[in-house]
Formats: sequence, C-alpha cells, structure tokens
Amino acid sequence: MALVGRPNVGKSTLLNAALGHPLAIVSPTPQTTRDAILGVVHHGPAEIALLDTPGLHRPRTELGRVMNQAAREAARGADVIVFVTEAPDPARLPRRVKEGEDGPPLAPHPSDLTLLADLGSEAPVVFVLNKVDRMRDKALLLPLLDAFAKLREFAAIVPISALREDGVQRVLDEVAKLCPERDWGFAPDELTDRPTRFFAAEYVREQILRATKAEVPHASAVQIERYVEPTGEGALHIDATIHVERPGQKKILIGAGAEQLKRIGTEARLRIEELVGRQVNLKLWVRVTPEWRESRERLDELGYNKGETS
Ligand SMILES: Nc1nc2c(ncn2[C@@H]2O[C@H](COP(=O)(O)OP(=O)(O)OP(=O)(O)O)[C@@H](O)[C@H]2O)c(=O)[nH]1
Repeated sequence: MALVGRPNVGKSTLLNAALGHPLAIVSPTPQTTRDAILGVVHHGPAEIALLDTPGLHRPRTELGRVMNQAAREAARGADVIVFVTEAPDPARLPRRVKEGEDGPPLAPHPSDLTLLADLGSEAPVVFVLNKVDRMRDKALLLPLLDAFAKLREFAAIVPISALREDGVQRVLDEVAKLCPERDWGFAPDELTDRPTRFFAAEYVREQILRATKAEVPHASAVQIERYVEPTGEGALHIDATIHVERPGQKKILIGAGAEQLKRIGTEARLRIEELVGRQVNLKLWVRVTPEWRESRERLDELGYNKGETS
C-alpha cells in the first residue's frame, strides 16, 4: 500500500506507528521524506508492505520534482492507497469555530481536493484523517469527514492519531481486507527493503532537521562515503559528507567551535547504533555543493533518482 498526501500530515509517523519502530525520520519541517521508504508489517494473516512517500507539493526545485515523481510512482504501483490528511490546527481556527458557534463548517484543504482528483480510480483508497488528538471537540470534525466522503468513493474512512498510536490498527485492518492474495514477499523479521546505510544517511539528516531552521534543512543532503562493517564484534565505521548549497549554511551547520556538528554526529550515531545493534564510529564532513537541488547529475549522485522518467 502507498501512503500519500500533502507534506507534514503525518505519513511517516503513521508508518512508524504501524511498524512499531521509528524507522522513518519525522520532523515538523514539511518535505522531510525525500524518497519512498518501504516498511513491512505482518498484520493477522496479511503481509502489508507500506510505502511512505514524499509529501506531494508544488515543487520549486528539481529535487521537489523528483520527490513528487517518487510519490506518484509509488501510488501507481500500489494495490491499496492510503490517503492521509490532517485535522486542522486549532491555533489557526477562528474562535467561533473552536467554540462551536454557528459558522461555515470545516472544509477540506484545497490541495487535498487536487490530490484526490489526481489519484485515479484503479486502486481502492482508504481515507485517513490524522492528528485528531489536537481537536478537543471531535464533533467539529464530522462535517469535514462528510465533505471528504462526498468527493469520491473510499473503501473506508478512519480518523486517527498516529502520534498517540490511536486508530492505526484499524487502518491496517481496512488495508488487510483489500490486500490481493499473493505469495509472501518478505521474511517474517524483514522490516524494510532499504539497506542500513540508507538509514544511516537519513538519521544524520534527521538531526540536521532538528538542529537547524529555515533553508538549512532543505539545502542539506547526506552522502555516505565509506561504510565498513566489521567481521567480528568491532564497530561499524561510517564516513559521511553533508552537502549544503552555500558557505553561510556550512557555517551554521558546523557552529561555533564545531559544537553543532558534534551534537548532530553524536545524536545520529546513537540512533544508528540502535538500528544496527552494535557500536558505530561516525565521521561527518560538511561540503558546499552549490545548487545541488537543481542538478539532475548531483541528485543522481546523492541517490535521489527514484523519479527518473528516462
Ligand atoms: N498532534 C499530532 N501531530 C502529529 C501526528 N502525526 C504526526 N504529527 C506531527 O506532524 C509532523 C509531521 O509528521 P511526519 O510524519 O514527518 O509527516 P509527513 O507527512 O511524513 O511529512 P513529509 O515528509 O513532509 O511528507 C511531525 O512534527 C509529527 O510529530 C498526530 O497524530 N498528532
């Protein structure tokens, strides 16, 4: 199944909750996910391969176009689509709506209308309204769910809170009902089809997203230069380069006395050690690669080539 939706609605959080493992990186910064990431869940008699996709958005860079393409391809290849959107942020609602006074009911986000219209009708679609935990008065969500239900046919409509792991099993129940019968594709303990070196790069990027703001997270890409697995008990050695677009971004990332970069490295190392179950020796370098987000060649080198349309 493919998880599709706008950026930041909680697709990766839903994938992690379904897996019971924080495999995908999550952050409050939109466009955190850059590549489709597969996670495998065994749910009752069903084996569900969930593809977390980059949030569909209006691209401003070549990277953005490649990300959208990766999401669309994942959706095209899926047997089931789980369309994810979010309950509105109460802080942004007019007070009278919050207080339940008369007024226009909550309406679908305009980008959701476009995305749903683009989905096509081949695969069944399960509609998920995430982040319902942030609305105290859940009754306010009913007209919103109604409005979505009128837009197209959904196999199921499921309000959830991926953050609180509330309703996630119900999503899997609905998907399992729609799974076609087929041979097993994965071993029982297989969590993903991505190699651990992919996640090593992701976990460094996750710390960059946590530590920096504005353009820096968007302008950063992590490339693994060396990945040496020991034969015995020793540590896993990883050398990685963080590419940024401008010298000012490099300065921010390194920080005074290289403190920022050290913190990013330490936090990422702990997260990688948890994944691989052994000691990790992680070395990071920062390099300025001007306009890497605009160059097909650079994007290929950095592994963002899933959207290649030939
Ligand atoms: N309150 C609340 N926040 C949530 C919930 N699910 C996700 N979030 C938050 O929403 C933000 C975005 O979550 P992600 O899982 O990274 O969203 P995404 O859809 O994968 O984002 P992109 O990578 O941009 O496509 C993070 O700060 C999450 O903690 C939820 O159920 N409730």
